[in-house]
Amino acid sequence: MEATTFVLFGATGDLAKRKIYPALYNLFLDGKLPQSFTVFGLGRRTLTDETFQANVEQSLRDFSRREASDELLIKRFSSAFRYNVLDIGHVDDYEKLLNRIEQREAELQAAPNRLFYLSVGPEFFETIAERIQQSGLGSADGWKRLVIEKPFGHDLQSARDLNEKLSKSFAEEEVFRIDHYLGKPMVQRLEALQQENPVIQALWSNRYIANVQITASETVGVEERAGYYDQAGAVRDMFQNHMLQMLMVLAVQLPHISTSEKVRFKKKMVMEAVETLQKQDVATSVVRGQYRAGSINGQPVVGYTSEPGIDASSMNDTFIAARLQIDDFFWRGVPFYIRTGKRMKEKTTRIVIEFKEPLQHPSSEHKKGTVPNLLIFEISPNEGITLQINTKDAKNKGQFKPVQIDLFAGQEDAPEAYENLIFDSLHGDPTFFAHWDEVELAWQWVQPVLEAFEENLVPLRPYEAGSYGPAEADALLAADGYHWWFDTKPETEVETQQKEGEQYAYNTNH
Ligand SMILES: NC(=O)C1=CN([C@@H]2O[C@H](COP(=O)(O)OP(=O)(O)OC[C@H]3O[C@@H](n4cnc5c(N)ncnc54)[C@H](OP(=O)(O)O)[C@@H]3O)[C@@H](O)[C@H]2O)C=CC1
Ligand SMILES: O=C1O[C@H](COP(=O)(O)O)[C@@H](O)[C@H](O)[C@H]1O
Repeated sequence: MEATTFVLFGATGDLAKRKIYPALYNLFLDGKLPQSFTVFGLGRRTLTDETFQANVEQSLRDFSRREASDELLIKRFSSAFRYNVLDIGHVDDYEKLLNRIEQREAELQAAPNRLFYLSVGPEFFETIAERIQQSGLGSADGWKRLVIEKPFGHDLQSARDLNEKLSKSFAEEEVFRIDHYLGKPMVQRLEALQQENPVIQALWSNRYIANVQITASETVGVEERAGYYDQAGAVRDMFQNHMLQMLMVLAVQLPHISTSEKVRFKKKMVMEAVETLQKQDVATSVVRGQYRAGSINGQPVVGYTSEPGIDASSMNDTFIAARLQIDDFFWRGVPFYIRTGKRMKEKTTRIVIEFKEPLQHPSSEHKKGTVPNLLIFEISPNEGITLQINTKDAKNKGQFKPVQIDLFAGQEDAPEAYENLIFDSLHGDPTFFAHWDEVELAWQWVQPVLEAFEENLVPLRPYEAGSYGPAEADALLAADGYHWWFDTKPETEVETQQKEGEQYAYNTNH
């Protein structure tokens, strides 16, 4: 792999400590870092290289998914780290940084390939990109890349403005917009699954699929991020990026051999085909919710407006559910239901594909007990792929019952999203980063929703903490004759299966 200088803005921050250093360490353990590799950590705090290295080492002990007890290995890893004081607003600091980087590259006789990772607040993105260019940091002979964290804009216009400014210093192919859901192994697997398996490919359209349900539910509340979250809400925090990215990845139709350009082009086509909503119609397809007091895992929790830092009159959304339609040859007529929220009953990211029931006939008594075939992708925190089909019940002649077959049970020691994404950015592979076209189209879809929320055209529905969200989110599906799987599954079926000790007890096991 080519020599790389990894320049990390926000090196003293939370994301660096919890995700970036552990990810780099795991890549190092797997031999996936370049031979010639230096990290320049940046922040306003004054730290020596040694103190910085000690902080990095501590973050591995605290947050690495692998045991970080081999002191020799840890030291070898941290010896690649240097620290530079840099205030984002100070032009001189960039020049000093450039000197130091050039010295180090000369010492290692390394090509000046520089990856700039912006792990700082979005208000700094433009300034940093501009200063990188002005200072000469970005005009060496090697390649340069800009890895940028979310949020990418606050609405359609601010996202366009930001992109225009970044594009003055970095070309689109040099910009790697992180959406950590695209780094999750199961999301990455989704693409390959469809591309490499004719059975799945054959089923992947409105001919066989009745509806698709994408859920990302969290048990945590606003945590310590009131300032950010109360301005963002679930719609900006999760829906515009992670949820719409999962929709694109799931619905994309890829030829057998696909380049990264092809994947991103086809994802763009999906997003272009998603039917847009008019502001006044948003309420018919979107449910907005906010959690009230309740209990999570048996512990009482306060409602959103009683959380520290949140105004008692806040109308912010902590839950959103929506029905989307993709108007193209493959998906016309298949509703995609998406929901995400905080303080829900379980922490899970899951996609359920419900198949049509062409053989079902209301009068066929012997079909009693059948339920739709389902294909279930558990994305995180557990991983798995399960197929639900109907079989005959040996004990009850004439009755059918559903069984679930585990097609894939997750991989032990699977890399974390940040490992996958940092590895790809070091290689210059943009497949699992959000292209500007996708980001812009996602904001375009979301914009009328933001406006409808702002103007209170969509009622704010309360839901109890520890529930699956407001009842109106169930009504969204019920209106089409469906229900959410795995929270409204008929109790009796589950109970019966559990009694028989069969593997059907999906909710309990996953
Ligand atoms: N934390 C997380 O889990 C996630 C974070 N993100 C995104 O990642 C980014 C960073 O988040 P996070 O690490 O949580 O933020 P923190 O507030 O923990 O860290 C901010 C970092 O920015 C640096 N910084 C702030 N102001 C300046 C300045 N004027 N000049 C130089 N450096 C400055 C701080 O260093 P110092 O104080 O030393 O100057 C610190 O290292 C944000 O865009 C966030 O949205 C995205 C997903 C998850
Ligand atoms: O980007 C974000 O994602 C997390 C949820 O990520 P996950 O990998 O744990 O599913 C969410 O808590 C946070 O609010 C949001 O900013």
